[in-house]
Amino acid sequence: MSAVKKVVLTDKAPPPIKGVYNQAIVANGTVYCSGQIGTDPATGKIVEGDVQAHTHQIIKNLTAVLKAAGTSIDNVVKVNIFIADIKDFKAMNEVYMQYWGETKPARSCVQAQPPIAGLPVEIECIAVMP
Ligand SMILES: CC(=[NH2+])C(=O)[O-]
Repeated sequence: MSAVKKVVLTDKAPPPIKGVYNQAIVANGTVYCSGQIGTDPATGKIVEGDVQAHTHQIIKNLTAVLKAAGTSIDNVVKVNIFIADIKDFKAMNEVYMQYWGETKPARSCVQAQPPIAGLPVEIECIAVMP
């Protein structure tokens, strides 16, 4: 157990798949959130629907992890997005834009298949403490 790294774990977000990572790690006042996929923690199932349904669920999951870490979506400074099909870029952005105010985080978005076949998107982020 590291004194520098604090593990974040909440049942308000999906548990880490196969226990091979943590939902987030806090180190030196920065919160490093693992990539979230569109799993609903209430059911343990991946949400049905398109990239927009997944994006909503993912940002809800990240919001829960950030809250458990002691911060919030307003304090996100960087977002990385992995989108299976770049044709979904516009639809994903329509949902994404609903969650941040005027000062949007820095962001990267690349086309890449998330680790479970058929998943349209995975999103990770980095936040600071308030
Ligand atoms: C889903 C995820 N964050 C992973 O690393 O497999």
